[in-house]
Amino acid sequence: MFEKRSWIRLPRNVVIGHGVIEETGQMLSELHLSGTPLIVTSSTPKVIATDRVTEQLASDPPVELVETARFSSVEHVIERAQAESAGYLLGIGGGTVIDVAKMAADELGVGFVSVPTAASHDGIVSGRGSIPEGTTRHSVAADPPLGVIADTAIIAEAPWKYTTAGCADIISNYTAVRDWQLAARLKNAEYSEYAGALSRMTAEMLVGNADSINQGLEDSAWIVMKALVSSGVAMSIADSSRPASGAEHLISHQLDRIAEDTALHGHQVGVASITTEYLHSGQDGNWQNVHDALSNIGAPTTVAELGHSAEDFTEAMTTAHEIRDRYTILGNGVSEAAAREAARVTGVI
Ligand SMILES: NC(=O)C1=CN([C@@H]2O[C@H](COP(=O)(O)OP(=O)(O)OC[C@H]3O[C@@H](n4cnc5c(N)ncnc54)[C@H](OP(=O)(O)O)[C@@H]3O)[C@@H](O)[C@H]2O)C=CC1
Ligand SMILES: O=C(CO)COP(=O)(O)O
Ligand SMILES: [Zn+2]
Repeated sequence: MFEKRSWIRLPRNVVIGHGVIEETGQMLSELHLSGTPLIVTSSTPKVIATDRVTEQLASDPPVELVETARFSSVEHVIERAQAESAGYLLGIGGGTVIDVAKMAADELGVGFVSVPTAASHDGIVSGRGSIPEGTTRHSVAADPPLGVIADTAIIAEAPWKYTTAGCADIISNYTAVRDWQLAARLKNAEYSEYAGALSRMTAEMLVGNADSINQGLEDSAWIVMKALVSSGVAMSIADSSRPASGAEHLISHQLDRIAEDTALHGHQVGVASITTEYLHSGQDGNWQNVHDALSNIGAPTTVAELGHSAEDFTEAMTTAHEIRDRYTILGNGVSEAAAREAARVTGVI
């Protein structure tokens, strides 16, 4: 009997461009979202973006401020949405706000629209939510946003570090796909040629456009947002974060456990991918290309730039294989000496 099946969940409308926040009302009606939304946001996006959205709505919606990516925040949003009889949720802000709103909407079974105000990683458009629980840091499946409104004028004004973090998250797709292919070969993991090729092509296009990614240029926000959407689609096709998350993400998740809130997600996965590329291809392999791609767009390439210690990075590398059932180049664990050597040769420590 033929047993293959695939169920691809994607956003229905994705609007990217200068001033598109003014088209939020139109998108909401095209999505047939009814009732009053609950707006989920944080301090800065509330000032720069929220009023511009509420002005387009028939009634003044309630606003819930989120500070941390915690299940308690998700619970507060759920309670507030129930108390206000919200018809759907609008998340306006960075990755934390969007994750919390996405997870709450998923739990409530209502629609969710993502209005990212910073292009910091591909979770802002994907069907994945990432809230730390116990020792778990990686993302889990959640309903993707029905719509995404990414105003490049707003995103271009966000601190530059968020844009370089978004670029680094995309550059890490190279090693993520390599890990996925390795797992397919060694462990018979299910591999999608379409998702793998799309993820890799997304990284290639971003790196190919690196000369146009510069602070102060709205074109940078455009290029990065397109890449984040494309990476999100790759994850939707795979129904997994596999196309965009390999050993470099495992190492980053461990760093978040060891020394929380030290560096941005995208910056951590970028630095870690230099070392995992070295593990894949050796001293004369492609790690220098990964390093140069990060360096060209101004993302960190060393542990010191991240604010982590060499010891913490080594510990993350040697323990990362334990945190998830996802086979990567880390195999059943790399030794401390091997981890140090990989980080030393590549100049990461
Ligand atoms: N779902 C997924 O697949 C993934 C989820 N994640 C998760 O995402 C979270 C990190 O998200 P990230 O976006 O990096 O950071 P955060 O959302 O934690 O922080 C973003 C910060 O940027 C500020 N900000 C947002 N937009 C603007 C703007 N336009 N101008 C000025 N400041 C702005 C916010 O300010 P203020 O606080 O003042 O409002 C906030 O402090 C983590 O919890 C991580 O685990 C990471 C990767 C993938
Ligand atoms: O960050 C992600 C993809 O870029 C999601 O990956 P995880 O599933 O490892 O959290
Ligand atoms: Zn990521």
